[in-house]
Amino acid sequence: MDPIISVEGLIKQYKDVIAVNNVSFDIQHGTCFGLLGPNGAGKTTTIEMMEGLTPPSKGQIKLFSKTLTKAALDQIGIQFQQTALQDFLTVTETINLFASFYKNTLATDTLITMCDLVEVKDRNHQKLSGGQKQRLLLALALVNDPQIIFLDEPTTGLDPHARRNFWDLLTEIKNSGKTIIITTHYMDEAQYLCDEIAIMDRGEIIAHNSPDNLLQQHFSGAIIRLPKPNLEGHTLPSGTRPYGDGFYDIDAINVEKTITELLSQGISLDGLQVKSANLDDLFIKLTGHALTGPTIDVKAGE
Ligand SMILES: Nc1ncnc2c1ncn2[C@@H]1O[C@H](COP(=O)(O)OP(=O)(O)OP(=O)(O)O)[C@@H](O)[C@H]1O
Repeated sequence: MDPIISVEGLIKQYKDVIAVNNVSFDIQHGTCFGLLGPNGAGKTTTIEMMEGLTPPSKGQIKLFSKTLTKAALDQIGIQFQQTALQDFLTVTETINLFASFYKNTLATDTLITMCDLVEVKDRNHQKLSGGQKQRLLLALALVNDPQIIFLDEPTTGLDPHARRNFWDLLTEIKNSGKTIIITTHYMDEAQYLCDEIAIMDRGEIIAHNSPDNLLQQHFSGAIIRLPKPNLEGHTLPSGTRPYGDGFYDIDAINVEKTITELLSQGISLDGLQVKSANLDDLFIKLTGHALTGPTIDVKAGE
């Protein structure tokens, strides 16, 4: 089957900033595709081009195997963060208002049930919690029963419980056959939701695959994390990189052997942690800097 979205050689240049630099990928029907990366990586610009909101400087985007047409764009739903909602309307009235803009729509009751808004359906939308507001914005994105849904950092600012609920909701929506494109800073979110991810940094895609495949490609075995002072004055084992300001991570194919080697060099194991790699670790390994926070140096031996 042809991909539902195909992006090739996409470039977006603002005056002196190349926001997106030669990005290409395909997205398959019924999958969740994640664009990940730190602030300014180019995620929003990339999805705004796919949504037809920002024209590319170069490159090609195909939805349903066709270049962006009005008919194709009618089949997408966008969850806007800053949607200006009409004051004093209830949740139900807000959905009805949005539905009036489209010819083909899902029933308001269906959307309310689907997005877990039954308890607040008669509440003024300005009185919703953060999680409820996100679910309303998702319902609005689903109003025209789109095949493709775009979400730009939908869980930023939500508490862990609300984030988890939102993930479950997105999983149900994906299982109903829709294709989801999501941008996020949160690697755990991507790992939970996405079938495929593209990690962006400084406008470029630096890795693209399923989360599991990416982890298998870049890590074999476990990570041993030690406080930095433990390694001061010692030659750093190969496969060592800083983790934040206070730790070193060592890739260990064989944990027992690596620990024996550390001990034989007189390195203290106080505060040692052994963990399996996640996408945060992958991002640091690929870029040398954390997803958020200050840049850190990855060169071992310095
Ligand atoms: N309209 C614009 N004019 C000039 N530069 C822009 C414009 N929009 C985005 N940029 C720049 O393009 C780069 C990518 O921005 P973009 O918003 O796509 O990143 P992002 O990965 O979505 O970041 P965030 O997670 O903070 O939303 C940044 O350097 C940004 O300042």
